[in-house]
Amino acid sequence: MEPDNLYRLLMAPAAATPDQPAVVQPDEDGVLEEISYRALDDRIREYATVLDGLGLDVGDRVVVEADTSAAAVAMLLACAKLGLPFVPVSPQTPDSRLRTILQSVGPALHVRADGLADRELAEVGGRGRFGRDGLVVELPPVRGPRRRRAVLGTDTAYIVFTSGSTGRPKGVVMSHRSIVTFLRAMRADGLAGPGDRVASTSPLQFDFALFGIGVALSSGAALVPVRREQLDSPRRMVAFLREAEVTQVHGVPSLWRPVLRHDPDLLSGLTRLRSVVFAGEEFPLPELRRLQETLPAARLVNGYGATESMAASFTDVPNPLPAGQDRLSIGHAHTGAEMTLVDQHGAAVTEPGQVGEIYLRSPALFTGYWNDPGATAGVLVLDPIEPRHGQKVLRTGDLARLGEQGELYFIGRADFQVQIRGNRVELGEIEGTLTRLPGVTAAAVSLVPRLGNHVLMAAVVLDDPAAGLDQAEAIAFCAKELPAYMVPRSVHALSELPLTENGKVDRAVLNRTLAAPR
Ligand SMILES: Nc1ncnc2c1ncn2[C@@H]1O[C@H](COS(=O)(=O)NC(=O)C[C@H](N)c2cccc(Br)c2)[C@@H](O)[C@H]1O
Repeated sequence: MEPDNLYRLLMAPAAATPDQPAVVQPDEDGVLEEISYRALDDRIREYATVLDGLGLDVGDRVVVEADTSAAAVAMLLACAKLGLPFVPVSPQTPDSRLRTILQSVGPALHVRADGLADRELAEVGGRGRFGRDGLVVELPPVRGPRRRRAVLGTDTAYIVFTSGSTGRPKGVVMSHRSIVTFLRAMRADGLAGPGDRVASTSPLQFDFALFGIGVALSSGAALVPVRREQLDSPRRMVAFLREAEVTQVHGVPSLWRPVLRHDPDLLSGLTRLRSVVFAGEEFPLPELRRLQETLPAARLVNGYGATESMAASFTDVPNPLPAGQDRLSIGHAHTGAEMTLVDQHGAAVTEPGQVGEIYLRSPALFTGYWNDPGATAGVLVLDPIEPRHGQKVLRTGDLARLGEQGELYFIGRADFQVQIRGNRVELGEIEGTLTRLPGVTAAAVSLVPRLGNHVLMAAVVLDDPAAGLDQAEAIAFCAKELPAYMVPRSVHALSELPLTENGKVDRAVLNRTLAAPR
């Protein structure tokens, strides 16, 4: 029995269905081409031969700078085959952040996809370029002693750096065994299957992109990478999804905002689209309802989870979404995992309606944060309910409410819980209320420091920007729906919410925008 390995799992279809498409993408002339599992495996072996010749040791890191593409997938899996942990970064990553990652991870090699603009970077390890004509090593890595030959399931498959929303970025270390166990659970849950064409829209440094690669290839489906420039215009995005005959789209909620606001009817042209998987943050309900209306035949799946376990649960959105429902269910954990709620006294939450922090029990948890045992100890903790087993569970930092059948409803980040005049305030609850205001399509609330105090300030995105926002009416609406201490001091209409590189609301930029004098 061979040890778990991401390369072996994802290239299993190359043996069974070698001529099936593994990746569908435009060629250099923009014409859609299908790269078969056999062709992809050949590319992987070609890259692996060059990597092997460099004398790298199992565990030596390779930073892979690329957008998602057949070549990038081949590079990731060539590294996985040789037991070289890959560290995916996007070409859009600013030099400063890339420098931080390179300093932290000390890669043996930094390889960049062909065609990327040069960067001003100090030499850190070897350097190479890869693409259609193979892997070209521009600066060979320093050769160290080759201690190890066997790649074990517990060896590191990849290290993904979080956006470091709270302080400096942390490297999430994921083993082959964890990611393989997780992807086998996805296959058991039938998220995708042979014949599916799975569109991936997230940057490669976001594990949502690795999720798309893993789910597509471990299911014998085809991966359809969607380039950033195709996402900027609703028309281009829909035209591409249609031409590539995509059956499943993966993306953060903000992916859908432009087409829902400017051209929702375009979506009716996606006759092959059977499912949409969204993850990363809450999907504003008015937009989710509109997506449901425009894609009536599609299964909408709310994917919840953190990079530290890749994901935790996949829950179908009820169709239609009940009018009164103001929170989306994140259901139950995926096959082989379990989410439990723990209250602030460390006791299990068993009463429906009660809120607790989500703890995840799973065989697919991450190994730890790269070179940061302190941060690791804060999230891989003894099961608070029964610590005597010594089993480590993931403390997610997320709060959820227990439903009647044990399903969970996401409430928010525990560190987004703010205290206002001694009351616990859920920013997400205020945002949910604001999205119920007619004409509002999305909302984000911040606690902004003001004159030595803190005030609640809200930003909303309007359906029709020209309609303008009646601030007094918005505040009055909140005053009717919320306790006084949760009513925002001001509500500002923005043309769009600031987003992070991964497409989530950028809370730091939002704070600065709202705090700036009007
Ligand atoms: N569906 C939700 N509703 C609400 N809040 C969500 C949801 N999904 C996340 N989050 C939040 O994002 C945090 C985590 O951020 S993360 O580490 O960058 N990972 C991610 O965002 C993506 C995550 N790895 C992932 C990747 C692939 C598939 C799936 Br399915 C999920 C969670 O702890 C939550 O706070």
